[in-house]
Amino acid sequence: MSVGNRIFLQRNLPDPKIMEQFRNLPAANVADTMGRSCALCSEIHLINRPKDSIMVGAALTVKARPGDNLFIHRALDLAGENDVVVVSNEGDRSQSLMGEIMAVYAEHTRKIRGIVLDGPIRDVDELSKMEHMFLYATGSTPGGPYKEGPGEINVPISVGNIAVNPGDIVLGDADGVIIIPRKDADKILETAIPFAVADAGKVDAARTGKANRQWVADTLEKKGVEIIDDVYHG
Ligand SMILES: O=C([O-])CC(=O)C(=O)O
Repeated sequence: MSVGNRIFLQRNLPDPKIMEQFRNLPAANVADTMGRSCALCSEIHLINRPKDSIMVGAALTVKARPGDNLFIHRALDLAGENDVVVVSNEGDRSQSLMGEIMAVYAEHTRKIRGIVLDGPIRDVDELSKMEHMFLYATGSTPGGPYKEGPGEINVPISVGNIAVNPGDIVLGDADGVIIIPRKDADKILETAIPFAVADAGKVDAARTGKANRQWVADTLEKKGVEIIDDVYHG
């Protein structure tokens, strides 16, 4: 077996019924129920404004050689409408990993739900107009990718400081992307649904003047913060 240079065609996939239920949950709400430690770094941001507001799919992982997209090209041939292709690129920002040809193929021929790149893209003007597929990337550069490999598909990777396993649930919206471990997804859902309802209630209270702010004073007091009713004398 060629570790570092191999493609697994199979993944353990999440339960479609569980995936479906994440479709109405903002990523921020779910992240708050996961210890707030499941979100990819903020550099990886949404490039376009798809018609849907929430992306949910099963991770098809790609471990790309930095600045090289040979294995990403292959991943696009393997992914489908319930998949999000998630690409690790070891932090390289020098070469774009994808442009209009690949993105149009992914969106229109393969109907892939989303692509999350730990690196830049090119043809950003066109890609930002895509309506169906979600595209996350770190920025843009005209410099194109190499096509040499090596690389891996459907192995555990690290993207934006977060571990991603093939078949994990990838949840994204305008805020960014979180990774929901496949095996914990049902438990996370149980907590996230009532959390989202409570959060919506807090927004409503904030709008209608009914917000309860007592917790701020209570927390500051608990932390021993000195409250001084005077100006700062420098
Ligand atoms: O060179 C590549 O493989 C990427 C590219 O520019 C495109 O997809 O348009």
